[in-house]
Amino acid sequence: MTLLEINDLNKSFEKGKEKSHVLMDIDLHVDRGEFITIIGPSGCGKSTLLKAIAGLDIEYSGDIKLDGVKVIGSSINQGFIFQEPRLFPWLTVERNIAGNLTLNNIEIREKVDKLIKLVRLEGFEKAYPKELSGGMAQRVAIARALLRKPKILLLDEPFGALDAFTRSHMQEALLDIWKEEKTSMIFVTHDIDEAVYLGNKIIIMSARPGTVQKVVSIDLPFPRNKATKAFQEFRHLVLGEFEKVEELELINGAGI
Ligand SMILES: Nc1ncnc2c1ncn2[C@@H]1O[C@H](COP(=O)(O)OP(=O)(O)OP(=O)(O)O)[C@@H](O)[C@H]1O
Repeated sequence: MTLLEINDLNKSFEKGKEKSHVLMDIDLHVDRGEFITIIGPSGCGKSTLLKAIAGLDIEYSGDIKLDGVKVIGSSINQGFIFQEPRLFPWLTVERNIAGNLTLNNIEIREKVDKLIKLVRLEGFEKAYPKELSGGMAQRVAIARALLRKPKILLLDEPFGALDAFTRSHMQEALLDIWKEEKTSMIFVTHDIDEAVYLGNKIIIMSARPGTVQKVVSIDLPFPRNKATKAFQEFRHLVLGEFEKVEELELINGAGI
């Protein structure tokens, strides 16, 4: 069943008399519970697309509907995770997750405790952001977004700043969360391995203006193993599509 429907999305930025066409004729359908990954060259409009879905930017032509309702601004239906966790440094882990909701409310307390368990931060409830590693801080941000029970979680290169080891753990943790919460996900990455490891479907974008070049369904069961032949075959398929995308040189060395 369709959760997100994007029809004929076009987006331009204007700077003085100059107009740059950033997204062109984007059509995208996401089913409930899907895990979509988006890859594409730097500057092809991945973040712009994600912000439009989040309702953080509504200056575009075309239509975005979430659960049948036109997106006209940001709401609790769309959770957003940035590359950096954006926590409040003066609040503890549990208070960062609760945000403007009070932990004195038993229901909120229970939900926060459950999420702390889910993102494996038990014992760190009272810790402050400066006491956390990058991966832990990003897990706090994910828990904070999940508390609002979003219909879709939008993740803009959330593990881009993490070392390879932490990144791999975070991928596992996110898949556990997806399995448990069944939240639909749209995950932007530069890394083909990450896109194939996490996604049911990979959206490959090309640049100038940003368009959907190809949608590849990854028909591999979870948990996936990056060392298997089947995984490597999908990786090569996606890489092959990438080679058709202009400006391949821009993404060389960025995780491929
Ligand atoms: N607020 C803005 N004003 C003007 N131009 C913008 C603005 N935001 C983005 N752009 C331009 O739109 C294009 C797409 O940017 P966007 O950040 O969406 O790309 P991206 O694919 O996410 O890039 P990256 O992979 O490097 O993060 C770029 O050329 C960028 O310079």
